[in-house]
Amino acid sequence: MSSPSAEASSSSRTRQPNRFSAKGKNVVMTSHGRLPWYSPEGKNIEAYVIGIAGGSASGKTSVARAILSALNYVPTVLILSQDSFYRKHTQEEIDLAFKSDLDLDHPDSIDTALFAKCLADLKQGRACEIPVYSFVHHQRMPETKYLYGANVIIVEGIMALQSADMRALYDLKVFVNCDSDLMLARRIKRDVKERGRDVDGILDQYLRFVKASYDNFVQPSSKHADIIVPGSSNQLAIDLLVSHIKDQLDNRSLRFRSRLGRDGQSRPLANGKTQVTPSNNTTHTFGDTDEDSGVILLEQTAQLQGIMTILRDCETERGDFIFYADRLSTMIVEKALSLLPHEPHRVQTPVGMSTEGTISMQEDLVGVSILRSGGPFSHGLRRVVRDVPLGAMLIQSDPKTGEPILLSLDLPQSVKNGETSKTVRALLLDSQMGTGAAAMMAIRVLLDHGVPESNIIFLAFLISRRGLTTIRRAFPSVQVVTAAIDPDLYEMHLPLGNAVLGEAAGEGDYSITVVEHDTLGLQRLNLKGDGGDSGFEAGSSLEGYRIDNQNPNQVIDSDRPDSGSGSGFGERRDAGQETWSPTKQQVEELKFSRDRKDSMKEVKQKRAWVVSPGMGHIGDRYYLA
Ligand SMILES: Nc1ncnc2c1ncn2[C@@H]1O[C@H](COP(=O)(O)OP(=O)(O)O)[C@@H](O)[C@H]1O
Ligand SMILES: O=c1ccn([C@@H]2O[C@H](COP(=O)(O)O)[C@@H](O)[C@H]2O)c(=O)[nH]1
Repeated sequence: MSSPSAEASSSSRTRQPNRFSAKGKNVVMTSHGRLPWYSPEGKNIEAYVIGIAGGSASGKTSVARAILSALNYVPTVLILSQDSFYRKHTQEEIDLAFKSDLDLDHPDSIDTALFAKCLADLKQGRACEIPVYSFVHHQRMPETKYLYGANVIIVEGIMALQSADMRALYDLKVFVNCDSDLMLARRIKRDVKERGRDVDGILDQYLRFVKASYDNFVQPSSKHADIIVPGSSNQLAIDLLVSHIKDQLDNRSLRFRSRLGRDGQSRPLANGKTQVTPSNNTTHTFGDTDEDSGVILLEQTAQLQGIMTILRDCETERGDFIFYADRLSTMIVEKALSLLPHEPHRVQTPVGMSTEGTISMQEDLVGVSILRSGGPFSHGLRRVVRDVPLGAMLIQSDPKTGEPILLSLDLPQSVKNGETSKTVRALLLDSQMGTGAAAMMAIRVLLDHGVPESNIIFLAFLISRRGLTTIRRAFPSVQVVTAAIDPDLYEMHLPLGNAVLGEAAGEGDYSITVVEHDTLGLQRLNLKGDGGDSGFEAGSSLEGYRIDNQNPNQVIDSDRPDSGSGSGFGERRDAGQETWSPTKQQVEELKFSRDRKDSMKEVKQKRAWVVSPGMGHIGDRYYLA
């Protein structure tokens, strides 16, 4: 163990840059978005919780931050400090604290009940508002801090192992054991620098309260620890701790979008895609099963069918697509609003007559779009309910695994607030539901914030039968309003992004031939070299893929047996018919693709689930020219 003086001189010589803010001890580290934190049945899987106790300045926060850094591959790791849970003090207590006369080291100085409740909420995946405490003012501040979405929670504090209620919530209990002189020396330095204290006050407080508390409460709580970590020269101990935590987390990892998609019958298609349909699906009509009971399918009028035909048609121009998508979203929103409670309302008409009508209860209504596809819906919603608070969730698929990832969250204030969320009625907006994985994630987020399941209405232009089954099983009280239920779902491996993939040629003359148009407007290209000094010989060829910018949502599957004209897949095109000389930009893209070939080896394709007959990628068709 290093002596205080050795540590003091070494720390002043080699000051390490701190990755995390010194202000406030509650640190949230997020990276890479958040993978599902619940089972395929939609039930939350608990966060992994580590409790770290030890004397004041023993190094608890430093150990917690070292673990947090080492877990940088985990989406959200949170350090929850006991400091936030000091009780609210009266003015008299604050005056005593400034005279170092208030005992802030007794277990009763902590609001353990609130601490345990917040931790239990976060562990269960629920959002939580925690208090903010100021060491400079010795007081709880008026503001609170919103926390949500931790996969790993590290709790640290002198009393972290003291209460049985808290201990019951830990998966791993750690005690940081440090020499008392070293702790005192560190505390003096830290409290002068960071907590606005003077040395006399620090020593008075230490001799009156801190030392006694350590001997009577803190040190004895070490008997509950699973692991004792030294308070200095502890890198090896931290490494062992981290490796243990990583093993525990690996055992909990989830992979389930593929399971959602594959639950039904699947059959490989000639073109390498996989068709998935639920086992009971082939002759299914709406209303056949219990799962349809919570689903409101818009009345299939000729007018609606006309709109759907235009939207499904891959030849529809973007301007028309936007117009009819906006129209459809308005119709679906109107239908959803009819599900809200209404109450009688008497009015005077301009001709002086009194008449009885109804008024829709919309005060607690919010709209939350699942981006990007849910974006078009917000126009429809705003048109019908002008001032409705809107939020958004960005949920994308992991290109390698196809798993949904929550990338960002912007919820209306009434949802974030645990008090008001209980009465919120939420319209969850997405243009289509495929496997149901993104819908499930979005519903889970609302439930985690306290919105009742029966107050959630999911709105979509179309949903797949498979997705509907998934959502109805997981969340039977969520209502679904849609214009169509499509029978099929395909798993596809699509080239990633806009860049052309495949090994590209060097400089020189060559032409590109479209070999195949694929769903979502992808083209399989064949490059033919015309010779010259490029080294790309005449007659040699290579293949790649790119998005057809002229027609980004061409929905054509030439390998599909029933994909002729009128099949809902659009017109069949013969392969190899289009040939053109590439533009300068296309040549650059190809070169870029070649240069990145090595780095793209691992993630060349993304997995995607495509609803059929569907409308293609509705977000792309709406937003991209
Ligand atoms: N292993 C260590 N080696 C050197 N200094 C340390 C070590 N751990 C903590 N310290 C220093 O001791 C002081 C108190 O550490 P901190 O982690 O804030 O303690 P606690 O959270 O237990 O009160 C800080 O200034 C920190 O830089
Ligand atoms: O207003 C306050 C509240 C607490 N303290 C002291 O803080 C330590 C615990 O924090 P560590 O970060 O674990 O050191 C405790 O010993 C209290 O005496 C304070 O000085 N003022």
